[in-house]
Amino acid sequence: MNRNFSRLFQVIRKETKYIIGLMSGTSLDGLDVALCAFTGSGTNTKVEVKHFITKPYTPEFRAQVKAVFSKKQVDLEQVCILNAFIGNYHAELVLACLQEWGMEPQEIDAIASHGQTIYHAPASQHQLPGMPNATLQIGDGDHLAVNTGILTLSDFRQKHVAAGGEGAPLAGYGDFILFAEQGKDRVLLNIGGISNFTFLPGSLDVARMFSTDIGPGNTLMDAYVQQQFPGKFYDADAQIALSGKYNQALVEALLNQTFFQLDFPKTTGPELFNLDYLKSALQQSAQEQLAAEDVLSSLNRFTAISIANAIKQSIANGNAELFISGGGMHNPLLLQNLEELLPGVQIRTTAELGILPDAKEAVLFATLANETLAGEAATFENSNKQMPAVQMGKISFPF
Ligand SMILES: Nc1ncnc2c1ncn2[C@@H]1O[C@H](COP(=O)(O)OP(=O)(O)OP(=O)(O)O)[C@@H](O)[C@H]1O
Ligand SMILES: CC(=O)N[C@H]1[C@@H]2OC[C@@H](O2)[C@@H](O)[C@@H]1O[C@H](C)C(=O)O
Repeated sequence: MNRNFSRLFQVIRKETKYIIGLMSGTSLDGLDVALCAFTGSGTNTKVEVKHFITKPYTPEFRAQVKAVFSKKQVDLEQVCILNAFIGNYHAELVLACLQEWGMEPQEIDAIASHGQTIYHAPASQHQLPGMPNATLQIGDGDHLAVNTGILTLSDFRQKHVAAGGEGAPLAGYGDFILFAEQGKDRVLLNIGGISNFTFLPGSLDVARMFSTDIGPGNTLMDAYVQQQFPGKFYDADAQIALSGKYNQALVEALLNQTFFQLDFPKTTGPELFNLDYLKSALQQSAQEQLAAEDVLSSLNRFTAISIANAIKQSIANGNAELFISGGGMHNPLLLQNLEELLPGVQIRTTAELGILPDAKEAVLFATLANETLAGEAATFENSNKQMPAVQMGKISFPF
């Protein structure tokens, strides 16, 4: 048997698999790298996060990605080059992590790479008759495999689209495998660039579970800070928003969007929630002269309301437990707003379920790779259309 396949079969048979999950989200803050040790698969999965780090991106790299990120018109040559460049760059970052952890590439069984989303176009958004849901992640897996010498699974979202989904959120698969618990309804809320949540019924009935985007998480706040406060990347500890106050008319205009009326599950991205979106809400509410601090405070309030409305809908009839993750949980004003808008709901983090909240999405992709290598799609056989029972990730061999 050739050495690529013999390595693949060796990895498949290993009782404990060491998989590095890589996530680069819509915030473009850096590459999340989680080294996970897996045993079992499906609902028998056990995972231990051995190491986790976010490797921050350089401002130059961010600027390069931003040039093609969620834009309808781009320089195609730049996209082509970035596809290879990001694969190589992520490989370099993985090798740097291994060195910091005192490990060799041979000790790692697989890399699970999300890549970089540069455009997300569900049919509900592009509305082109006869055209499918579509999403595009770049940072090719072959570059990661060849440059690290590690078997790599990548490009997880295409299979989901091919099987009838929107390519996102994929969190539901990992949330069900890692966090579902008999007798306890749970909501797993992630506040990244875009916010999303998974509802896990205590009945463990996969037909009743779902995973959906909510709307903006940090994306609008980040974009506004970067535009108005050059040199700042985000509103660290909500210092700017806390020095202003929210404007009700602007908040209402921001909430006036048909995406919020669509049923769950649904997906979105910065293609909709961007600075043009804010500009038209400012015009609609006649608040173009509002101070930047008040605009940011309004964005914070609007983000919290859209999240709270979605959570309230899903826990309306019960005592679901709420666990949060993602960078937005570090924004104290966002948390304060959420607490006020969700009275009686205890807000806990996934740390209480054994997974560091900042690592959760990287662990998710490692979990998806573990399923493809060791599991059975059968876990999700009776799930709804947005959670097709497929094994995701394309396999790239190092040689
Ligand atoms: N101390 C803090 N104060 C305020 N905001 C913070 C803080 N720390 C992180 N954030 C926010 O979290 C963001 C990063 O979040 P995260 O890494 O979860 O996003 P992501 O993975 O890119 O998103 P997505 O889930 O959409 O792919 C930052 O851009 C910032 O807005
Ligand atoms: C197309 C895409 O990259 N979507 C991301 C994005 O970031 C958050 C939200 O929008 C979610 O739908 C998804 O990522 C997470 C990891 C997911 O698929 O569950």
